[in-house]
Amino acid sequence: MEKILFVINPISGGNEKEDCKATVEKWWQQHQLNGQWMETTGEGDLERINTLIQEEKPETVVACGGDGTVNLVARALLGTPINMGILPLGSANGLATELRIPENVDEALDVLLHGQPLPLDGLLINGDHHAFHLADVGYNARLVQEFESGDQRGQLGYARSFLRVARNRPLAKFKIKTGEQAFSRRGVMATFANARRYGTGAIVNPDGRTDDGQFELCLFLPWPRWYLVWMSVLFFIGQIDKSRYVKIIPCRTLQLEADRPMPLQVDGELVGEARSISVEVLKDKVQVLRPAGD
Ligand SMILES: Nc1ncnc2c1ncn2[C@@H]1O[C@H](COP(=O)(O)OP(=O)(O)OP(=O)(O)O)[C@@H](O)[C@H]1O
Repeated sequence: MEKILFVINPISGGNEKEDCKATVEKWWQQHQLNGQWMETTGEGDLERINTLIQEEKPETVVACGGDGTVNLVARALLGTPINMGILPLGSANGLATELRIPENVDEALDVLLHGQPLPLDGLLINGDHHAFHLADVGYNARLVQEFESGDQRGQLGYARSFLRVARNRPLAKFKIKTGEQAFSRRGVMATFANARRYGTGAIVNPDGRTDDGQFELCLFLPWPRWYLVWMSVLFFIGQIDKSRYVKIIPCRTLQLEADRPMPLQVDGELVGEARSISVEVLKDKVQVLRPAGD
């Protein structure tokens, strides 16, 4: 009987999980699977998953939550032969969307049975943060910081944070060194992109692939204020690479020095402020179950 461990974040997406858990348990029975739950607590979850993997030896571990939960499970599975599945239950399901994993629970469960395991690259940032989706310093990280520190949630809270950051955007001088080139530019944001799009749908890295053994530095130069609307259009039609205020550079390693500390965001989580950032592609990959035919 195939063993599957489901790691579920009870607070992801801000909704109850009871119906979803009942659907999953019925699915275990229907397909004679040996399923098990592990609920995350936000503390020591990685160690608990590692212990369960050693004791129970599951063939598949499924991340049930948003990008933070996917990141947690992917870290546990790096370099192992265990397949990772995803049940997208977060408020942001950026990586699941990128990998074409459906948000409908029945359809996502179907991918666990009939999908194919495909490799997913990972990035190591400053030697201790793992990213599988997108990380950045500057504009977007400041937006996440504003949103989290504000008392208003939802779309309205997001719109308010957006306007505040747009009025007073972060600006720094970046010194950048990749394997191939070294240069200095003033910029408002640098994204380290394994994937193509943010959870909001904004396409930051139109030609990115999650399995090509490299990542892209997407560098945003200071754009004139009038350009913001056109910039947003380019983000949503997948043509941001055509903007003269954006430079996209494929890399395997990167060193970035900013002339002031900037907020750093990794897979949807703020991890503090940094002036000096190193990024490298990890040698080990995670095998993620994706819809067959992708
Ligand atoms: N039981 C728990 N109680 C509180 N926080 C938790 C719990 N389990 C996990 N977390 C936290 O949830 C975050 C990950 O959330 P995830 O990305 O899976 O869902 P999400 O709904 O998309 O969240 P967010 O909107 O914050 O991105 C991590 O910060 C993690 O520490």
